[in-house]
Amino acid sequence: MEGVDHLAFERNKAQFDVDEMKIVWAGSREDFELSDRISRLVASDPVFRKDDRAALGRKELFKNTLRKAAHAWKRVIELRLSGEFSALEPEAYKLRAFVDQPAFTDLHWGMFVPAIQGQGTDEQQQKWLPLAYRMQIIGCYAQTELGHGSNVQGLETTATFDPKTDEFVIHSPTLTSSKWWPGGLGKVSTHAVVYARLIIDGQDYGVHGFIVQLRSLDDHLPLPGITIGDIGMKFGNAAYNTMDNGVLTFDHVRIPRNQMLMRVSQVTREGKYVHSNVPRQLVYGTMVYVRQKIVADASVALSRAVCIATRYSAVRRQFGSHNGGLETQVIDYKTQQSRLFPLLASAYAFRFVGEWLLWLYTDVTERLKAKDFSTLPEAHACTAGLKSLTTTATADGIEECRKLCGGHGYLCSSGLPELFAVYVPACTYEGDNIVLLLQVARHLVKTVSQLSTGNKPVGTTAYMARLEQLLQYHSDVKKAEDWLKPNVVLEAFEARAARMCVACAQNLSKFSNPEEGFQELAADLVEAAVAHCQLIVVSNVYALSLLHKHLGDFISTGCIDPKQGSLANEQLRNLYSQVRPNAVALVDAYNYTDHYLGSILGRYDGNVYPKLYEEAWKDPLNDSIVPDGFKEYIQPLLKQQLRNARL
Ligand SMILES: CCCCCCCCCC/C=C\CCCC(=O)SCCNC(=O)CCNC(=O)[C@H](O)C(C)(C)COP(=O)(O)OP(=O)(O)OC[C@H]1O[C@@H](n2cnc3c(N)ncnc32)[C@H](O)[C@@H]1OP(=O)(O)O
Ligand SMILES: Cc1cc2nc3c(=O)[nH]c(=O)nc-3n(C[C@H](O)[C@H](O)[C@H](O)COP(=O)(O)OP(=O)(O)OC[C@H]3O[C@@H](n4cnc5c(N)ncnc54)[C@H](O)[C@@H]3O)c2cc1C
Repeated sequence: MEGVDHLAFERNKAQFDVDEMKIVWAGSREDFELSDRISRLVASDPVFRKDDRAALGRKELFKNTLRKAAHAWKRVIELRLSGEFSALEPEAYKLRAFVDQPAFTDLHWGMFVPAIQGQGTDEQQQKWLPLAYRMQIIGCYAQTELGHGSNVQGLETTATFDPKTDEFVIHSPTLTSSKWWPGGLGKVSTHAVVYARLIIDGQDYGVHGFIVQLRSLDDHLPLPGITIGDIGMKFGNAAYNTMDNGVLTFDHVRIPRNQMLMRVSQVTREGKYVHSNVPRQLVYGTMVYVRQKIVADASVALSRAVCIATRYSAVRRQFGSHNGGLETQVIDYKTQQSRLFPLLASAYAFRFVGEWLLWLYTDVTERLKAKDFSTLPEAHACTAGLKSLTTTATADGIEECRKLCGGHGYLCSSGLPELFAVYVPACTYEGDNIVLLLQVARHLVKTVSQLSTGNKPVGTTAYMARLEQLLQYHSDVKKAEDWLKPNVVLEAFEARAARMCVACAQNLSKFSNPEEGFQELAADLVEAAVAHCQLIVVSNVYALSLLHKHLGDFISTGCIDPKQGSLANEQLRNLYSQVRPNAVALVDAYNYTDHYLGSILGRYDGNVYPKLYEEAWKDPLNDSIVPDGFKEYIQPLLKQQLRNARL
C-alpha cells in the first residue's frame, strides 16, 4: 500500500533518538542539513534518474553519464553550491556523491587537480589550476600501463629532455608501456598528468609527473603522435562502465620543459637535474590523498548495502508460522544477525575511522608545508593499510548483504549487484590491497627492528613500546561481560598484533638476504599487517565479531585461551539481541533517500512485494508478450516436436 510505513513497528522499537544519531553519522548538524538538502535536490531532479540504468547499452549509458556530469556542473554553478568556483567544496562533493554515477569528473577533481596542487610549483599551479577549476581543460591521472600498475618504478613511458628545443619528448617505447586504465582518458580528457621515466643525457632519473595535452580544445581530436581509446567493457552491466577507462600511446610527443611537475625535483634549462630537499615519495602524494578518500567512502558503500539488507530482513518472513499466524521475520534468526550485525557495526566503525584518517591526513599535509616529513611513513602506512582493510571488508560485506537478501538480492532492482560491481574494483585501484598490506608490513617490521636501537614508536605503532608487557600478556577474561570492557578488547588486539609482528621479524632475521625473507614470508606478513590495521578500527561489537572470526590468531599467539574465546562468542550473542530492536533505526540514521539507495528491497516504507511485482513489468523483455525471435527460433522447434510426436 502506497503511503503506509510497513516498517513502523520496527521503528517504534528503537531505544535511541534516531534524529540525534543522524547527526552523529553526518558528523555535525551542519553536515547533516547539507547532505539532507542535496540528497533531496538530486532525488527530485529527473536528469539524475537512475532506475533505468541497468538496461542501457554502453553508448547510451556513457552519453547519459556525460549528460549527468554536465547537468551536475550546471547545478553547482546555478545554485552557487560552493563559495569558490570548484567542485572540491563539500557541497559540490556531496552533489557528486548523491548523483551516484562514476564519471570522468571524479578523476579530474579527485586526481588531476590534486596532482597539480601537490606536485606543481606555485607558477605551475597559477597557470593550470584556474583552467582546471573552470573545467576549461579536463584532466585525468595517467600512471598505470599495460605491463605495470603496482610496480610504479617499473613504468616504461619515457620523457627525454631535448636541450636544443627545451622540451621533453614523451614516448611509449613498447606495447606494454601503453597507458592503460586511467579513468576519463578514453573519450573525454583533454589533458593528463602522465607518469614517465625522466631521461636526461641518457641517464634515467626515475618516474616523474608531466602535464600533457592529449586532445584539441577545438574539435576534441587527439593531437599528433597520440593514439587514444577506451579499453572496453568492465565487470557488471552499468556499474563502472559509465567510466571511459582508456588506453594511450605516445609517438615522440613534444611538451615544453615547464610541463614537468617540478615541486619535488626540477630540470633546468641547461638540462641539470635538481632534487629539492624533500623525500622522493612525495611524487606518490596524490595516491595517499585518494586512499584517504577511499577509506572515507567505504562506510558509505557498506552502509548502503547494510541498509538494504536490514530493512529487507525485517520485511521478509520465512518459516515458523503457528496456527496460520505470521511467519518469522528473517532478521530474528540468529544466523542472519551474526552475518548482518557485524556489517552494520563495521559501517559505523569505518565511518569513524574515516574521520580519524582525514584528521591524520590533514595533520601530515600541514607538517609537509612546514617541511616536517617525520610523519610521512605513518601516513603512508595508515592510508595504505586502512584502504586495503576497509575496501576488502566492504566488497565482501556488499556480497554478504546480497546473500542475506536471498534470491531477490540477485535482482538488479535490489540495487546490490550494481553496488557490488561498481565497488569491487576499489580492492584493486589506487593500489592492489595485498601490495598495500605489504607496505604496511614493511613499516611494522622496520618499527620492531628499530626498538632495539631505542627508537620510540609513535602514532598507531605506539603500542609496540610496551612490547615486553604485550609478549607476557594473557587475557584475564573470566565471564562473558568482561568482553564488554573496551580496554580488555583493545589489549587482546594489541597483544595479537604485536606477537604476529614480532614472530615475522624473528623469522625474517633467519634469512641472510632480508628481501628474500620478505618474499618467502609474505603471506604471514600480510596477516600481521591485517592484525595491525584491525587494531586501528576496533570497537565493541565489531571487535568481538573480529575476535571470533580470527580466534585462531588469538589462541595460537597465546593471548586468550579457548574458554575465553567461547565467552567472547557468548557475549556476541548477547550484543546481537541488544542490537536487534534498534537495527532498522540504526540504518535509518544514515538518512539515505530511496533515490540514493536505488533498491526496492531497501525502500524506506518497506513496501517491497507490490513494488517488486510492478518493477518486473517494466523490463524491456516484457514490452511484448511474445518475444522477438519466437518465429525464427522457438516456433520451428515446437513444430518439429509436434511432427516427431505425430511420427
Ligand atoms: C568531486 C571530487 C571527487 C573526488 C573523488 C576522489 C576519489 C576518486 C576515486 C576514483 C576511482 C578510481 C581511481 C583509481 C586511480 C588509480 O588507480 S591511480 C594508480 C594507482 N596506483 C597505485 O596505487 C600503484 C601502487 N603502487 C605503489 O604505490 C608503489 O609502487 C609501491 C608503494 C607499492 C612501491 O613503491 P616503490 O617506490 O617501489 O617503493 P618501495 O621501494 O616499496 O618503498 C620505498 C619507500 O617509499 C615509501 N613509500 C611508498 N609509497 C609511499 C607513499 N605513497 N607515501 C610515502 N611513502 C611511500 C615506502 O614505505 C618505502 O619507505 P622506506 O624506504 O621503507 O622508508
Ligand atoms: C576500475 C579501475 C580504475 C582505474 N583507474 C586508474 C586511473 O585513473 N589511473 C591509473 O593510473 N590507474 C588506474 N587503474 C589501475 C590500478 O591502479 C591498477 O590496476 C592497480 O594499481 C593494480 O595494479 P596491476 O593492475 O598492475 O595489478 P598487478 O600488480 O598486476 O596485480 C596482479 C596480482 O599480483 C599480485 N601482486 C603484484 N605485486 C605483488 C607483490 N609485490 N607481492 C605479492 N603480490 C603481488 C597482486 O596482489 C594481484 O593479485 C584503475 C584500475 C581499475 C580496475
